[in-house]
Amino acid sequence: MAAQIWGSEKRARRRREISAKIAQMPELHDSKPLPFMTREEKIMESARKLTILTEKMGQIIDPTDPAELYHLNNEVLGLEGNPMALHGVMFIPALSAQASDEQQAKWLPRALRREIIGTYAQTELGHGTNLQNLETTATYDLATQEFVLHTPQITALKWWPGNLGKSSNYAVVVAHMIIKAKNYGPHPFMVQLRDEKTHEPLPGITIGDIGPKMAYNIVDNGFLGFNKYRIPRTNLLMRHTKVEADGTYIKPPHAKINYSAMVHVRAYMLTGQAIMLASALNIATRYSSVRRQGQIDKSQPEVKVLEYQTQQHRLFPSIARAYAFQFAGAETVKLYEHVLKEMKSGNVSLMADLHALTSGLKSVVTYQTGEGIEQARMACGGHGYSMASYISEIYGVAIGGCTYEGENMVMLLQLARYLVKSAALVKSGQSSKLGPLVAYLGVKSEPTSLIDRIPNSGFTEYVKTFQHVSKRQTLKAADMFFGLMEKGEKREIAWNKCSVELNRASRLHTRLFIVEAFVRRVNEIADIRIKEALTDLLHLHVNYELLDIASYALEDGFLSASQLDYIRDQVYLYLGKIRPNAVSLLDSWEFSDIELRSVLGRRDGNVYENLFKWAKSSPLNKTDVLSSVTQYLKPMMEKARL
Ligand SMILES: CCCCC/C=C\C/C=C\C/C=C\C/C=C\CCCC(=O)SCCNC(=O)CCNC(=O)[C@H](O)C(C)(C)COP(=O)(O)OP(=O)(O)OC[C@H]1O[C@@H](n2cnc3c(N)ncnc32)[C@H](O)[C@@H]1OP(=O)(O)O
Ligand SMILES: Cc1cc2nc3c(=O)[nH]c(=O)nc-3n(C[C@H](O)[C@H](O)[C@H](O)COP(=O)(O)OP(=O)(O)OC[C@H]3O[C@@H](n4cnc5c(N)ncnc54)[C@H](O)[C@@H]3O)c2cc1C
Repeated sequence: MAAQIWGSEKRARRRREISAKIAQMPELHDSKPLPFMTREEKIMESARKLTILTEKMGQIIDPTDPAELYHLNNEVLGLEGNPMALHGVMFIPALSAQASDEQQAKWLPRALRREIIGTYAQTELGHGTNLQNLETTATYDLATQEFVLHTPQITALKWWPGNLGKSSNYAVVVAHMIIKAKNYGPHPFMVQLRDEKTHEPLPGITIGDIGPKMAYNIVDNGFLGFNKYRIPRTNLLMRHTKVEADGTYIKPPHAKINYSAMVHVRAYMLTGQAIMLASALNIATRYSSVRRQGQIDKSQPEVKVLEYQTQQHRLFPSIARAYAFQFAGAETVKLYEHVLKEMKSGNVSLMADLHALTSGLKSVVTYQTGEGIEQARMACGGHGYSMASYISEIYGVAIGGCTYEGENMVMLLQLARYLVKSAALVKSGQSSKLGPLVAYLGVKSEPTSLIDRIPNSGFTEYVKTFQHVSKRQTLKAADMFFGLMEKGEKREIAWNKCSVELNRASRLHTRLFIVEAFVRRVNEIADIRIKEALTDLLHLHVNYELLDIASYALEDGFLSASQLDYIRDQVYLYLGKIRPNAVSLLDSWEFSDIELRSVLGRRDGNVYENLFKWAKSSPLNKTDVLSSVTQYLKPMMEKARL
């Protein structure tokens, strides 16, 4: 199963080997539990481990393999981030995709050797989503052939970029490019921020940390201001766009090609989210098979809480989602790598499809991951609320994904643009022009769903039902939009008035893609035992998801009430079938105890003893009487006794 999850036998084996090596290297382990550290201590601890990794990485992993790097990162540095988180996730990808060959030769080897640390500085205090209204300017000075970076007012301060505050000495900075008083819109520039020897900010640069956040606090998200700060013309990333010495602007082959670093993260973060969901579920499911509370049959002993149907219903559909996200994520990364290769050589024809797909997936996956992690936390009862479970930290980090890399509602609306265009093709009889991901919009469906009507139809009737629902909502929302415009409403106003319905279409389309990715994967599996276990999980997935969106299928009578009862029964049937495999389905992800960082989710199940040990190690327990008591509470009580 690990081979299915991680993509191949070899990958699964490599993960095990890497975990085993790390287990033997105490210098790479947390020196004490992270929840007992202050933010400064965590940052220090992370930097300590990071420098050891830079020295020894080659002995543990193949540093050119992103999957091995990611695993090493999760085990050693953990999900709360590290001082170079954005260096690998955005700085290097931005340089790789947007710098010219000559620029890459100058900067990439230095970045890869970690001679310099970089980040991606785009978002500002006043604007994150609406890139067209960013306020930082890069004005071309023809006389010196330099760009002058400037922060005209407080809202133009860069705000949020990871590792910008304290760790990075370089950044890819996005600024509006102005040449001879003409604004060419946001463009990426390579900018040195700090002196390479002293790490002091360079003159003209104001920089710092934005303060503690809901989670992800090892990362120093930062602010940055420029006071007429000059950089050479050749620091504009010039793979696709060029500015010649005389100020001549050569435009890129696609207007949004400079957005590729964002698409990179959107594509890769899906499996990152799947890992966080599976981690939280692993903790909760292991604990649920240790925790005994109450009886189902009063004549019998107390049961493991995992025997309760409500507990299964809380956890198992999310187990199915974690697998589904992992499989959909693997497909998306493959597509991204393909499009990136094409894009580098100037073929931009698939960019729109990739943008639409990743925008939808990013939104649905992060939202459902957050939901699933929070349910996992509550499924642990009181101990879920303790940092000893570590689930609240996983939640805090994962939920950030709903916001970063494009706020979810906004990204759903980006997919909706693509769906509305596709709907227009269908309506004008040009269905043959539809891309493969939306081809179903042009296919006529049966009058009613055939779920439970055709024996042995596998998952086909489920997929058709998802397709019907998604198609109907897309066409309905598009009709509403076109209708408002026909009535004379301005395009943008009409769009806003339909945007809730449009986003519903985007979610349904994305959920269909996720179901189909799961089905595609299960169909490919040769090993009969693995196929059987995943088929059970897929049954749970299609029935649970369909029940969740049933109102869309009921409103036009595509599904009947009796079919809905069948679907509900199937959910309960498969909850029971999955119960014996539940812990194994999560243990198959092979997270080590080092990586999970959870007292509650330990592999050995020795929960109570270790919780007591953990509590005793709390800094508050170093002394029996705290100074808060001697200074305030004791005098208060004494005064009251007088
Ligand atoms: C195994 C290896 C693993 C490796 C590890 C990797 C990942 C690890 C996982 C987790 C990550 C962990 C840590 C990272 C943590 C944090 C990082 C966060 C970093 C950031 O947080 S970094 C800032 C991100 N900040 C945004 O995310 C801003 C969102 N805001 C936008 O993105 C734009 O503002 C938008 C798109 C809303 C509007 O932009 P706009 O105003 O310019 O355009 P407009 O709406 O007018 O659209 C005109 C036409 O452009 C098309 N279009 C747009 N974008 C396109 C694209 N990319 N490609 C192709 N076409 C595109 C449209 O589809 C439309 O097409 P049409 O007209 O045909 O419909
Ligand atoms: C943990 C974390 C890490 C980050 N790392 C980086 C980084 O490394 N580099 C970087 O540059 N940035 C980074 N960011 C910033 C992040 O990319 C932005 O916060 C994000 O893009 C959302 O933009 P915003 O904050 O402007 O939200 P806003 O756009 O102000 O969102 C507020 C509300 O307005 C709604 N809204 C906005 N526009 C529309 C619209 N057109 N239609 C409908 N509704 C709309 C949203 O849906 C939301 O409900 C990070 C953020 C976080 C939380």
